[in-house]
Amino acid sequence: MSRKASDNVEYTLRSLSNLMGEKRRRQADGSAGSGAAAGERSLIAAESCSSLNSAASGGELERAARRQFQQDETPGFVYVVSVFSALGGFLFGYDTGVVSGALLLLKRELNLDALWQELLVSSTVGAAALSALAGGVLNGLCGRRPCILLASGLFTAGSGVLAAARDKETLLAGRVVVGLGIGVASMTVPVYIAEVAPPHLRGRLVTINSLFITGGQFFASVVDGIFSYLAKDGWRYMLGLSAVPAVIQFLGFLFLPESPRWLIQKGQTQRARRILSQMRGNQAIDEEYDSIKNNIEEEEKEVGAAGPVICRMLTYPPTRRALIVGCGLQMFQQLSGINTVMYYSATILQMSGVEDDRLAIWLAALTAFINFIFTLVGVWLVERMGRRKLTLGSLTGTAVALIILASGFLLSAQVSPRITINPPDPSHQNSTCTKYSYCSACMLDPDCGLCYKLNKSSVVESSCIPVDKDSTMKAAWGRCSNETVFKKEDLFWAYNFCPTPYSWTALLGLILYLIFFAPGMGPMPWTVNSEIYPLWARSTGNACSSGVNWVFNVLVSLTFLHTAEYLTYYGAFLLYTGFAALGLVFIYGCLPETKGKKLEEIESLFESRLCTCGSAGAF
Ligand SMILES: O[C@H]1[C@H](O)[C@@H](O)[C@H](O)[C@@H](O)[C@H]1O
Repeated sequence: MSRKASDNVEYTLRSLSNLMGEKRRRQADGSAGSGAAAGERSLIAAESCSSLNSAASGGELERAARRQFQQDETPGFVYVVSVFSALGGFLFGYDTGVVSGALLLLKRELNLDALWQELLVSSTVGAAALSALAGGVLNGLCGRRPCILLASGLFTAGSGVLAAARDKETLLAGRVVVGLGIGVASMTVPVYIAEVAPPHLRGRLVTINSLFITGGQFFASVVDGIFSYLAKDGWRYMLGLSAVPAVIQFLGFLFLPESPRWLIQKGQTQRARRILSQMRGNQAIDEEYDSIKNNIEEEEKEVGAAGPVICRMLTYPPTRRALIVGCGLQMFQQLSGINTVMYYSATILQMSGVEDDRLAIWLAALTAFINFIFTLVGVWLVERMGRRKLTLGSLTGTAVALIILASGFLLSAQVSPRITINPPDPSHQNSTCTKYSYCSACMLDPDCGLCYKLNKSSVVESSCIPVDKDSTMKAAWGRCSNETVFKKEDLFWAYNFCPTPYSWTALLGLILYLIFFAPGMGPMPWTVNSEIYPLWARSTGNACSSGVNWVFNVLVSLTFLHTAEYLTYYGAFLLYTGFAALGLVFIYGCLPETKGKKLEEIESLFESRLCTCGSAGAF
């Protein structure tokens, strides 16, 4: 067939499909008794006579047309909308990632003690947990678009306050405002993208949000590296820069539409239809529109509309099961220790022999880059492998990597250098540091570091000394207290790591961990949560599961040092391995495959007893 002829056929099919869709829509609106029913009916009649009466096999043709255009390219608009919303993910990643570098400078400039440093980090995560939970109500009442606008407004305001802050109290206020933005964005953006995406691309588009999260973390680590050279006010740039994407997102969303599914639920059907058709370009939207509408009506009949949504979710078995799966995934994501691994990547790198602090910052940026690139692999894999296989494969690899990481720490602890010199404390403060006999014990105390010499590759003349309060790169007193002097004398200072020949095992574990975690366990909890709840429960379900993510994020990061103190480093990583193994059992048993399904079809996956997916033989 010539190109022109095939274009003609395509054009005819297209017009026919659109016309049929238009006709059905008008009939539906007419039968629902809409205002201009009479006028519309005559219009339908005229259309039917002139164009469709002759098409005896109209149904066939319509199906053919639909098949044809199902293959059509997805309109660029869906991508634009997804990328603008995913800026929320970028800000989430940036603002959680940037603080570690900013703190290095801040603690010197504003004289922050450990409590204030802790407050500036965890206030954001705590605020995110609260606002993610509150975001559910806001999403349900006001819609997705106002929530995204609110989040970008909060990001902008928060970064402005942070960049201009003159004291630590203002910094704390700014970090809380940013945290409120992160929480709202983290629960709204995946839901919004899932609701506007066509089913065959939903997984990929929602996973782009996770790609933006890790992209934000990577960008933050580069910004930290660059501005770490600017000792005065460098932190203002680090913390203030996020205003740029926030303003872009705010302006973009002034022109971008509300989720059509939310609009249909609120009865704004004409607007919903217009937006849906804009999102689907040249494709017929009637089937999708009808299925969303019917589904909402059925849901209302089945579940009723009385009482708080969370109570209805808990008493209706399919949503209760979906909530357990969603929250469980988010919990196991955090219990696998991702943020500890990211946060301690600089330490792990130092253990492997990188001694310079600044080099460690740049190498930590490399770690963030691996996390980012392998999330991209996830974007590519999600529609090929499906959510279930990807998550199971990812968590299995993560568990193996955790074992290697733990072995690295174990081997290092076993050959931990002996401490040979115990100098008296000149400040007479009776520090605990000088009492340790092995480097491994000295390193588990956050107040101490090791001062030593090297004879070939063995550690000699080592002492455990309190670390300087202003810089972890030198000791508070003694041989290693003056950086320029001790380096000239061939002395070395180790904080947080023991120099051993096995440290590379931990580095290998770290890299493998990120390679396996990033494509699956990183993004899938967010992706799966955006699709497993029916519309009436979607905001609340995502609010709860995001809240669980943030709460476990705080718990794991805050308890790491204490866990390491009681269980040692390798014990802590073995504990995460145990959690990952439990997560594997949970996911194998309970996570159904949602790939390619319409959001409206997914509810039926939770109709049978929980945790029967594994027994159904669906790997
Ligand atoms: O999915 C993200 C991602 O994996 C990030 O790297 C991590 O910091 C977040 O806690 C997680 O929710």
